[in-house]
Amino acid sequence: MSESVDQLIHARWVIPVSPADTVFEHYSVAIRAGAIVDVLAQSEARSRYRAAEVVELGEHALIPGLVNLHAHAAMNLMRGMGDDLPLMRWLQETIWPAEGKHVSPAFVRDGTLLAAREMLRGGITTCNDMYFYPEAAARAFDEAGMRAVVGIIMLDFPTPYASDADDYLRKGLRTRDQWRDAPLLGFSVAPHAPYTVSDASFERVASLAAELDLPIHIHVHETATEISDGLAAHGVRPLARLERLGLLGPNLIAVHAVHLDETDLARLAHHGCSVAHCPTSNMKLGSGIAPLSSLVQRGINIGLGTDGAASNNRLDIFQEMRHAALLAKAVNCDASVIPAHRALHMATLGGAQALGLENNIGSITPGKRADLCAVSLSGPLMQPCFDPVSHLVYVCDRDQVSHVWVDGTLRVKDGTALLRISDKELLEITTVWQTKLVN
Ligand SMILES: CSC[C@H]1O[C@@H](n2cnc3c(O)ncnc32)[C@H](O)[C@@H]1O
Ligand SMILES: [Zn+2]
Repeated sequence: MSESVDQLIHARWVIPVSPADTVFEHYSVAIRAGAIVDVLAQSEARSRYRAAEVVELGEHALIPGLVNLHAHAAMNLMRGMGDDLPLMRWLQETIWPAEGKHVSPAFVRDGTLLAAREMLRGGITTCNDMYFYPEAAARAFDEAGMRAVVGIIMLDFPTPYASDADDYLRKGLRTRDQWRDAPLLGFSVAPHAPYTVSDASFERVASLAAELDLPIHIHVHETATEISDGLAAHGVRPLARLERLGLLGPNLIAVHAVHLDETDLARLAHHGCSVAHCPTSNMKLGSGIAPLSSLVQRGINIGLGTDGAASNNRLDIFQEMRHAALLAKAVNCDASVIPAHRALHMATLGGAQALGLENNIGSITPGKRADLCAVSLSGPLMQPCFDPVSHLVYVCDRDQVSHVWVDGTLRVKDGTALLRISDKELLEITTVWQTKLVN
């Protein structure tokens, strides 16, 4: 007697990520009610399960959906603005003035939809986001059917979105209440950075995150200037200041973490913090290169992030995997650091763990939600294929993504994103924003 499931996916390779280094060949994944119920050999799957829908993928690798551990999705509408400037000039001369003038709930909704389309099409199923008007971002992720952790943003200066730290938190918490029952949406507390948030506000962030059991999502130790300015203003390095204020813990996602000395590494490791490594943004803004192999050696959990489209300028986790692995080898003069399977782990389970979602997503494991990404490894550019994990990191481009499932629902099919909004409509909307942004 066969058992009924909703979907049965057959692929040449299934790469579960956990257990580490496992590659199953000619395998299948069975899905019921949005969850993975079985991972087994194709021959067994075909006799054991009767599926409402069968997806025959052939020469594909099926991997967990990718996790973008740091993004500002709405900034897709600013792609290409402020190129070739270092962080503080980029923020102060181009980005913050443009945000002050143009960012609104409509901007955030439209930009986030554009980003969600880009991310889903590139195999990203979860986005850890931080931006103004989180209610508009939540609405857009929900509309796109993408999993997201939306930041309850907070700064200690007024913007058109909020007047002060209290106002940021009040508005963010109201949004969280409104989306309490949305299965794909979660929230974090997102203080922008040590140079924009006061000690008193950081203490509020720490107690709120502890009370509500939320991740803390923060830019930290991004540039050398941030450290020297932080030392001058507070007498200690920014991470030491955050430790003193009670922010360091397993729920802290330290975004960038480029400039780290031995004391910083020890602090991150001691408190079980995670790092969102954003190699492309760090290169483009000339911030530096994070000490990835030192982080790995200390057992610090690492995920990968794109940052926003104005400092990358793609939301492409395949690119981040490749940059993470290659840069680490180059700076260490050691080809053995960050092998391909480690980069894939960072792009999936590492990101999930940082968000506290490791029991739900990040690997192809029975019981987890069916967030999956199928990548075609057929065609001459992929030949020969001795090791699919090597190809995923060193050869593949996001264009090879053919199918993407979020929570068991197909969101990309044969390379086409299945959003409620069409590409034509998205293009019309973005053209209007482009005209506004140049004026
Ligand atoms: C308050 S929403 C987020 C805020 O952060 C700005 N931003 C984007 N990328 C970076 C970065 O790499 N470091 C610091 N700040 C960044 C974004 O423009 C928004 O103002
Ligand atoms: Zn950022």
